[in-house]
Amino acid sequence: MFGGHDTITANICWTLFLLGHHPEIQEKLYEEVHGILQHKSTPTLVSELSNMKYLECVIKETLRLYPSVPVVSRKIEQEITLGEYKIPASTNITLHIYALHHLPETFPNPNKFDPERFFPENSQNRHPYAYLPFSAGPRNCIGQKFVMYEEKTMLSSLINRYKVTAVDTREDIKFSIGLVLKPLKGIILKLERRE
Ligand code: HEM
Repeated sequence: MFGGHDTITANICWTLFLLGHHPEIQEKLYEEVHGILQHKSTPTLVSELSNMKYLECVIKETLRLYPSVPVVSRKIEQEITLGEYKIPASTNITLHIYALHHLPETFPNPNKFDPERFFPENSQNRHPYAYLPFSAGPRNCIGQKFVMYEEKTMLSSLINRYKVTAVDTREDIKFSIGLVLKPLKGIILKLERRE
């Protein structure tokens, strides 16, 4: 349940929340999605999903700001040196993905929601481990390609039909402490049907 359900649900909620605060980004996304789907209620072809390039950047940027899995843990097998620190073998460590995604040296103005950070020209020189919503190495997320298909299907169907407005501010939202980064008291959104 944690792997395939809560993570995706959380990210879809955070994405709608951020779009609800950024009408200009939502409009740009609507133009892309509507250009592809026209009056279809939902995508039915993989090619339609593959063409939703801006939506992919929106999802990635949401996973940067609100990574569904904010920390991962590992047991170190061999002693390693990190800068001036020596970490002995058998140490349990926690990698803070949320903090990693908010480093201003990698993501200037880190709290700003800016999907263009993930345009190829803006991300090609980024360190491969600077952005880790799906972790890395041999135990990374096996569902990450599926995530994009499922989220694009769900979000494009919604954005093509509804205009979303967020009621709470970003500052109002408190996180619930758990394996998945969720809003403590949910998120209230207003949906208006597009003509
Ligand atoms: C937004 C959605 C998702 C996010 C952010 C996410 C993130 C992650 C992360 C960070 C890990 C590594 C955990 C660790 O290193 O301790 C992981 C592992 C895993 N994920 Fe996902 N995940 C998502 C959706 C999914 C889906 C849809 C599936 C299945 C269809 C899935 C299946 C798994 C499995 C089986 C593992 C364990 C892999 C292993 O230990 O070898 N995840 N996920």
